[in-house]
Amino acid sequence: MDYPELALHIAGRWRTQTQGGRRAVIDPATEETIAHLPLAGREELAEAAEAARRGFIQWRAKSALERCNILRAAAQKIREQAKTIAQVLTLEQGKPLAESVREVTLSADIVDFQAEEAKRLYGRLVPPRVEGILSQAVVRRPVGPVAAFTPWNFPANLPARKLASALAAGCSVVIKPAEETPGTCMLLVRAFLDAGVPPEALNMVCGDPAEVSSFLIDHPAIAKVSFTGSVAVGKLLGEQAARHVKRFTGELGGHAPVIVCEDADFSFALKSSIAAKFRNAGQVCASPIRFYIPRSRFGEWSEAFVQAARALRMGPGTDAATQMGPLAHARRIEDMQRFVDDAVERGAQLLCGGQRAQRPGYFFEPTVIANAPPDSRVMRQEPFGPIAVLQPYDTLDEAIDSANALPYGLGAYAFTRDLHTAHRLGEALEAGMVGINHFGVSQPEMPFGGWKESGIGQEMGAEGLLHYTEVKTLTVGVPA
Ligand SMILES: NC(=O)c1ccc[n+]([C@@H]2O[C@H](COP(=O)([O-])OP(=O)(O)OC[C@H]3O[C@@H](n4cnc5c(N)ncnc54)[C@H](O)[C@@H]3O)[C@@H](O)[C@H]2O)c1
Ligand SMILES: O=S(=O)(O)c1ccc(CO)cc1
Repeated sequence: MDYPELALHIAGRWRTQTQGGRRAVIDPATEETIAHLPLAGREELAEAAEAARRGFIQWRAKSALERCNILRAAAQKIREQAKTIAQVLTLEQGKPLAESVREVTLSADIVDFQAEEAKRLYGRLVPPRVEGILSQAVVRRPVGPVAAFTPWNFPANLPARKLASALAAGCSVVIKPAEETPGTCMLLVRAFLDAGVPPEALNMVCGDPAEVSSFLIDHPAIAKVSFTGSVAVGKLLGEQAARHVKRFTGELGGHAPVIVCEDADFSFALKSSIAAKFRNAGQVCASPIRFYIPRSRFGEWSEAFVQAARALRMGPGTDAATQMGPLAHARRIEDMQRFVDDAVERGAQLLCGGQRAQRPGYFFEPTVIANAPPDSRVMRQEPFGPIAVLQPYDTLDEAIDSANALPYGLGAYAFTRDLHTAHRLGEALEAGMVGINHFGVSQPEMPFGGWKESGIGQEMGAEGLLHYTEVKTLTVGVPA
């Protein structure tokens, strides 16, 4: 499989030679270097931000229909190249190739949806309260150049969410993908540019994440910051944006509970749970983490869950038989081990896995922990990896309280066959996305965002576009 020569897109030019040096991009399935990524220096970051200022003026001047047509052409290009882009994604990130192909085609769908929404960015006319007013309108206008920061777990989907909404609204962008997975984003950026987005309106930079984000957020050309990543970093970037009163969207971490009710179809719930838990090796912000199981059926559930976890085929994403790939980088392995050791030291039972796999690559065994005390790290922080925690409960009220106990609220799930219980849980679970009897809460047409510390704002759906706009009250009086 081929991996492309990496370049940054700054002020209308692709650049392979940059002032910030370069870093290796590693295949997480083999630990081998597959490419070198040029890194931007401060002057190049300034060039990108200034270009975004000029690009914004050109791009916002286009009609909504023109923007829609260009973005739909970009979506088509992404779809046509889906296999190639997916291969790059799997090489740099590790997930199974079939998952990468799905991610890339879904990214094209996200771009299509936001492109169409550009034509529906309606305002409204409000009857004036005084005489002599011809029109009193509420309209939405693009917020301005956006600095967008995306992580490595969905190298196509997450840049697509930000690029699609920002560009559809008429904003220009400087995007910084994760340095671990820059190739996929580079191919997406190329598709947008080839489709007709003005070259200065779309910039891609990489570098030291903290230095790049700090520089861009402080730069006067940047009007809005959009970040996906950890709660801790989200708080830092949000604070920095707030100091300039710049707009901020944060898609941060979660710690999703799953309540399996006494009346649930256990075999369906279990099969869906295993697929959702270990997809992308658990590196999904809305991934299920805490499974609350009725005490009377805890043994049965634990046994079947462990059996299914042990049966998962781990391997490189390029192998068609692989069900779970490696973690994205070496630090994740160390972090998984800390989560497991801490839980066991505090009295939890390790039912399976719990260690790095004995093979090259950043593989960590599918891990199941039971009865983790509430103060264990795995019950308080997002493991962001292939670790499931099984907890017994006695009453549904108790399960709901436990599910809502953390300061996060991204995804939450439940399984029941009773319609009343489904509605009750749908209301009671405190999360931006609640899935009853299914885990598919991330869809191009639906808003995706967190409650509590899990984030601020939403991406995708009609709401996604609105976060890239400002509201203007526009009153036109009768000329004197
Ligand atoms: N919400 C998500 O989709 C998501 C994705 C990836 C990681 N994470 C969270 O991050 C945690 C750790 O991941 P990691 O080991 O890669 O750690 P990390 O904090 O170094 O990196 C996480 C992501 O944030 C970016 N980042 C880090 N510091 C930044 C800064 N100051 N400015 C801009 N971007 C910055 C990184 O480039 C990376 O893409 C995970 O446990 C998980 O909770 C969340
Ligand atoms: O693959 S998706 O289900 O659409 C998905 C879910 C969550 C995230 C954010 O981590 C990205 C994509």
